[in-house]
Amino acid sequence: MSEQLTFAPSSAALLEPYLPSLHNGSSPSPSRPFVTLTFATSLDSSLSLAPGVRTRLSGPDSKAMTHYLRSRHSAILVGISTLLADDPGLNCRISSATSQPRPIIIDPHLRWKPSGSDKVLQLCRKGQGLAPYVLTGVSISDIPQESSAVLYDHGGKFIHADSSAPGPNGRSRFDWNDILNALERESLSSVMVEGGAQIINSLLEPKYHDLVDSVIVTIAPTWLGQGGVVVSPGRVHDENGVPLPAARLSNVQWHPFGEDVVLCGTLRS
Ligand SMILES: NC(=O)C1=CN([C@@H]2O[C@H](COP(=O)(O)OP(=O)(O)OC[C@H]3O[C@@H](n4cnc5c(N)ncnc54)[C@H](OP(=O)(O)O)[C@@H]3O)[C@@H](O)[C@H]2O)C=CC1
Ligand SMILES: Nc1nc(O)c(N)c(N[C@@H]2O[C@H](COP(=O)(O)O)[C@@H](O)[C@H]2O)n1
Repeated sequence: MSEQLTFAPSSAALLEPYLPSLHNGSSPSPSRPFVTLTFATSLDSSLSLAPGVRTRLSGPDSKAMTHYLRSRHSAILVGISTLLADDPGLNCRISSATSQPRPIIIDPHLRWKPSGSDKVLQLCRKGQGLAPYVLTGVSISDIPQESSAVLYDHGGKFIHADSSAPGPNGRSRFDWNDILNALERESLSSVMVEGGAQIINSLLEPKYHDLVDSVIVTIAPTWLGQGGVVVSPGRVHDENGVPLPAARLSNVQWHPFGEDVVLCGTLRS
């Protein structure tokens, strides 16, 4: 029996100011999707105990909240390391949900070899979720035929995007404008960016703040300890080299959900 979650309308109402409109689902800018940055963190800013270790942070109430968010966005985006580490479902398990988000996998160097045993594809076959769209820097003609076939048979696909922006460790990256343009071309009007840390840290670079429409973070009352996968965007300096805060939220609200607290805010002033 698959998991069935419920989320009270009174709780949903608390989140409404931070969500894409129920009527048109779009962002304040008609040319790109509405972007919600959302993740669960420990008190020491960790998403997981270590790279590759799936770690439960959300309690039952905030987990239901996250699934409600999944019901309110057309797409859910994760980095390739999250997909490989967690084998996530990336579907919405609210019993009354009428739609499922499209999983978007950021895989610039094509590290994923889709297989029918991947959870996201199993759920798709059961009619409980959608197959992923994989954004890659690899040319479509260079993608192994078996990979394309598995994804395509489930209703997913690979999408090529330019990945020449410089990233850490000499690995090339996508520019977030290009990611959002690719989603817009697929008629995806809203996206929740779930993680992991590299994805979030890159989206929190100051040049992308205007692309983020809302931030909804679950904070769990636990310290995971050193060695965790940490959300901490790159250092920002003023013109004299003095360090500045990297980012700060406005329009902040805090809502308790069980033992967790959910922080809502906006990055734009
Ligand atoms: N608590 C929570 O809410 C969540 C927890 N997690 C946890 O996070 C961990 C994974 O996080 P992390 O290791 O940081 O990995 P990510 O999931 O962020 O994936 C990192 C990889 O994604 C690609 N990537 C990231 N940013 C970009 C970009 N801007 N452009 C192009 N490619 C990009 C790179 O691939 P390449 O190296 O191939 O270039 C990079 O190595 C897991 O343990 C997972 O459980 C994940 C999501 C939510
Ligand atoms: N909101 C939230 N709370 C946690 O405690 C988490 N570990 C995560 N992780 C994210 O959710 C994905 C798992 O999704 P499924 O339950 O398998 O559908 C995982 O890959 C992370 O993106 N999120």
